[in-house]
Amino acid sequence: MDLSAYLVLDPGLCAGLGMVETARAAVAGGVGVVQLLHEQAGTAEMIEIGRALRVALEGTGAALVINDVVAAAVALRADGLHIGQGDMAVKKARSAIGPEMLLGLSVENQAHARAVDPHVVDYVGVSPVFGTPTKSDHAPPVGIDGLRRIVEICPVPAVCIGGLGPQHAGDVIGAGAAGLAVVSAVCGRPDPAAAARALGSAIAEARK
Ligand SMILES: Cc1ncc(COP(=O)(O)OP(=O)(O)O)c(N)n1
Ligand SMILES: Cc1ncsc1CCOP(=O)(O)O
Ligand SMILES: [Mg+2]
Repeated sequence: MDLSAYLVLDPGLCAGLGMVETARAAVAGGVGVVQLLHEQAGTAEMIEIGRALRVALEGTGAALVINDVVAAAVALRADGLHIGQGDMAVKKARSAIGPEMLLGLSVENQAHARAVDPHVVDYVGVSPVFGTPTKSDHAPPVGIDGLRRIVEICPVPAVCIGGLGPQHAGDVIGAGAAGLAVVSAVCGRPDPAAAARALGSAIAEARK
């Protein structure tokens, strides 16, 4: 899974174009992972939207990750499941999804990072780097220095999320992150493909 540019879909912000078309455009613009996040959807709706996303992503090489809803991730045979600290125990999630599906875990501080078991968790989402109106119940922002310290501790690759856009690529890649996860930098933008391309170019520049 290429974590460099990681799109988290938000149904509200994607209302204009829709989540599937936003994902299609973002992947055309270079996004490597699409996470389906839909707080209001039950399992059946997650599966329905997930199926449409699967079709849209087919043949692109982009990965489909399901947020929180383990039964939907299993039913879809998704590439990954992402859970947070308050969602479910990581070992329980791992036994539900089996050994192949990738498991992402949100980490919000150094203690969370220290507790990551690399035999169970494949990547972490350091959350949030900056405050963001996109997620109302987020933990205190860790900032770039906090991100650096968390990345140093984490035994698995770290993407980071929260208030991020192309303008932050230099700082977060410099802090050791494997990639940037974004919602509003792509969702709801007039041209999500161009927004994704701008993110990818900034990441490539940051890695030079
Ligand atoms: C890549 C990535 N990182 C962090 C999160 C946040 O997950 P969580 O803390 O469980 O909050 P919800 O997104 O489920 O509301 C994420 N979704 N993706
Ligand atoms: C899902 C999520 N988890 C932590 S912050 C966040 C939202 C990030 O949204 P944005 O990229 O618009 O700041
Ligand atoms: Mg969650």
